Amino acid sequence: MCGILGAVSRSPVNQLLYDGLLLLQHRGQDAAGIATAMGKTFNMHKANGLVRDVFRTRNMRSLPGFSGIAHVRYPTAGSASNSEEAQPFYVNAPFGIMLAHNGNLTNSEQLKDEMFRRDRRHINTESDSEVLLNVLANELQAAVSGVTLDPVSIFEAVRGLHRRVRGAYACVAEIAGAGVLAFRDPWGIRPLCLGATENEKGDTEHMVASESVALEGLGYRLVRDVAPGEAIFIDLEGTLFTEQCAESPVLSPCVFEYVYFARPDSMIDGASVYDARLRMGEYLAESLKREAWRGDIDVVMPIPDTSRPAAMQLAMKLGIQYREGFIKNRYVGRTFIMPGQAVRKKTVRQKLNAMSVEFKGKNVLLVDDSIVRGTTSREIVQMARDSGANKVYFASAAPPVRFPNVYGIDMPTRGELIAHGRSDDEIRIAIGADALIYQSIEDMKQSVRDVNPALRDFDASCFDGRYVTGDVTAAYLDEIERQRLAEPAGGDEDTPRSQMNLQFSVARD
Ligand SMILES: O=P(O)(O)OC[C@H]1O[C@H](OP(=O)(O)OP(=O)(O)O)[C@H](O)[C@@H]1O
Ligand SMILES: NC(=O)CC[C@H](N)C(=O)O
Ligand SMILES: [Mg+2]
Repeated sequence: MCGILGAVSRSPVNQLLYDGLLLLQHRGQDAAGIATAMGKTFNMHKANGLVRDVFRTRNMRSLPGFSGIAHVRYPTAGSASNSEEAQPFYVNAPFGIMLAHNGNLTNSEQLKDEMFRRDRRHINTESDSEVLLNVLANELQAAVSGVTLDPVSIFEAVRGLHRRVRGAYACVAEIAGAGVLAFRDPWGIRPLCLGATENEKGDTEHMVASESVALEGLGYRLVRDVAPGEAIFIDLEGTLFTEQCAESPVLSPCVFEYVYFARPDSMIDGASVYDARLRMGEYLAESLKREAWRGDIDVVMPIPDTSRPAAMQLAMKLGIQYREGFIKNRYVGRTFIMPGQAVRKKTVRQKLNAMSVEFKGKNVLLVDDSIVRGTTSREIVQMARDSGANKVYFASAAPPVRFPNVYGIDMPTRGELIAHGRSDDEIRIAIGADALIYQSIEDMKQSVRDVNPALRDFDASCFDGRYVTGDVTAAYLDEIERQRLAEPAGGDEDTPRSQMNLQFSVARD
């Protein structure tokens, strides 16, 4: 997942965007970038690393301007170590455009090929986001006559982009001399919301962000979510233009945002993430009541951080004590989104420490929001045993992750998913627990629907194998897998993130 921001203001936006990125850091820890526009001049600074490490005072000084976009990266295409793939991306024609993207394209290789053969455009990295920017540039070139840009032509370009691009994309772009454009794919897979605030003169200023937590933290109010397929354009005067640019948009937000990715204090598509997690805990408690071993549980414990609301509510519903047995080192980032399995495994133990006093002789129910590769659960169950637990039970607030995600989450090949090809009991054995319970797919979806009944459908592909964009075939998934396995031995330690982006070689005739 990545985090994106875009703003047009009457005052410099560099600090605003920096502060916003800090609020979105949980969405990407590998690279960060800010681009601003001063008149027709673009300024940009991007590099690998956490936001606080990427930007020094001198970098901030080099980012003057009253409008801009920003990005934190968690790669799904290309590699985490390639700083050339940090975002925003820039293209100089037409007009000059910079773009930041959250999501993952499922037809980027085909588009890349088209870019070369049809549009004579060069793509210099393995990033699908660079491809996306070039499609936008191409469509803008076709939509505009003359040298004056207007919202009508910009929206026409987004319409053209929707026709060509497949997959998940929530984007912000700055067009030189024009303003900030934001758009969301026709399924609204990745989140994007609009905020507003009043400046000292009483004028309204707008900002778009991946999550409402960034808007609120910056003193903006959440106006609404960007609709699937919709484009929003804020010109340099601050005027807001909006238009539906997709032919038949269907809101199907990624359910994994509610399970794990988003901050609990965000609202996504009208549903509070925190409330959805509480509901997940409640539904899980209902299922647990049917298990014979439920009566043996002495304490319920969350695996910090994300599972806390679900674990708390589950304990409350069961009438069992809730205790914090694992303490999280607040200076270690999220492990799931770190590149490389060895570093993820090592980090679990550096990040979480078990307090023996809470475990000695007790039957503990450990609750996590999800089990993906099983890196966390394997380590944690062992740590609970090492700390003297009698029985170690495990509950997952999400169903088993059995299918790859191709829409912006690095869940690449089926073989890496602990639930793939295993029954629940085989998973239990693999993580070393005495019992294991999973949320059902329907209860997970219903948890979010309870919070916003208007949400009918979701992208839940990693749980149910149904890919809403309709273009993800078994052959596509096989090819991803084949490429992942073909990567150099031990490559996982670096950053083999090409799996989401089929790397068919482009024949240059
Ligand atoms: O089965 P796995 O592959 O280990 O992935 C699942 C785990 O990864 C995440 O935690 P993470 O440490 O990333 O973040 P958190 O502190 O927000 O819970 C998630 O909350 C699970 O604990
Ligand atoms: N997680 C994401 O949103 C990734 C964005 C883009 N596909 C990249 O790899 O950089
Ligand atoms: Mg976790």
